[in-house]
Amino acid sequence: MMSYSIAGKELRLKRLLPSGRGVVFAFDHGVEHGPSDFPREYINPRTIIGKIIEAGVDAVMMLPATAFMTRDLWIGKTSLIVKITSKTNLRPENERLLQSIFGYVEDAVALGAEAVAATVYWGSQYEDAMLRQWFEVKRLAEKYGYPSLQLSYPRGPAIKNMYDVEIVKYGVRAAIESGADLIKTYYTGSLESFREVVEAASGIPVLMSGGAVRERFIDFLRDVENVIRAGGRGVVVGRNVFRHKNPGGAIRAIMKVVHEEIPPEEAIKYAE
Ligand SMILES: O=P(O)(O)OC[C@H]1O[C@](O)(COP(=O)(O)O)[C@@H](O)[C@@H]1O
Repeated sequence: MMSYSIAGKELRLKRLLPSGRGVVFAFDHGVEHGPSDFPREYINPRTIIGKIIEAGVDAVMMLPATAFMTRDLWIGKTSLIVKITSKTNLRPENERLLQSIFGYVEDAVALGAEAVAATVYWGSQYEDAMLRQWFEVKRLAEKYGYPSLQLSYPRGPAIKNMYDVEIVKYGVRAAIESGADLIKTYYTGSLESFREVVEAASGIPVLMSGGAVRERFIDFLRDVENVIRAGGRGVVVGRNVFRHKNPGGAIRAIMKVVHEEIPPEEAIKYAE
C-alpha cells in the first residue's frame, strides 16, 4: 500500500519553505514567557498578527486556540504552523524543563496547518517524558502527511552553555534521529559554528530560533545572514520582531535577507 502521506509532507514543506527557505513568525510566547513579553499594544494577538501577515511573512506559528481566534487574519494569506506543546513560567523552577500537551495533531489538521511543532529540551531531567510526547506527535503527523518541526532546545542540569556549538549539534543530531522534518534551534554565534550545526542536520532543514532581542536590529539581521550563508533555511522569530518599533518592517527586512540575500545594511531600510 503506497503511503500517500509522503506526498502531503512534501507539499506542506514546499509551502513552508517557498524559496527553499522560509521566515516564520513565532507567537507562542503568551504562554511560554507570559503576556509581559509583549509591548502593551500587542497584548491582543489580533493586533500583531494582522501587522505581520500584512508584511508578507511565509508562516505564523501559534498554539491551536490562538490560531483559531485569529483565523480570519491568516486564512488564505499565510501558512500556519501549530505548536502543540508549551509550558508556563508559573511552574516551580525545577519543573520548567518539561512542556505539556497544548493541543493535538488533529487540531493542526482541522485548522488546515502546514506543520505541527513540538519542543524537546534535550538534557532535561524530563527528557524521557518529552520524547514520549514527541513520538506520539510524530506518529500522528506521519499518518496525516504533516511535517513535524522540532524545537530542539538542549537545556538541563548537565548543560553549562546551551548555545555551545557541540551542545547545539548534539540536539540537532538527536532531532534528526528522532525523525524531525524541520528543526528550529539556537544560533551559535558565528557563521562557521552554525555551518557545523547545519552539517549535523545531514540535509534536514535547520531554522534559527530568533532568541533574545539583540542590542541593535542590524545585529539580528547579520545573524540571519550568517545562518543563511551557513546553509540554514531561515528563521523562526518572535521577540526580535514583536518588540521592534515597526514589526511589519522588521519582517520585511528579514524576508529580504532570507529570500533575496540582500545585505543587512540595505535590508534594514525596510524596517525604518
Ligand atoms: O528560548 P526561550 O527563551 O525559552 O524562548 C522560547 C521561545 O522562543 C521561540 O522558540 C522563538 O521565539 P524568539 O524569536 O522570541 O526566541 C518561541 O517559539 C518560544 O516561545
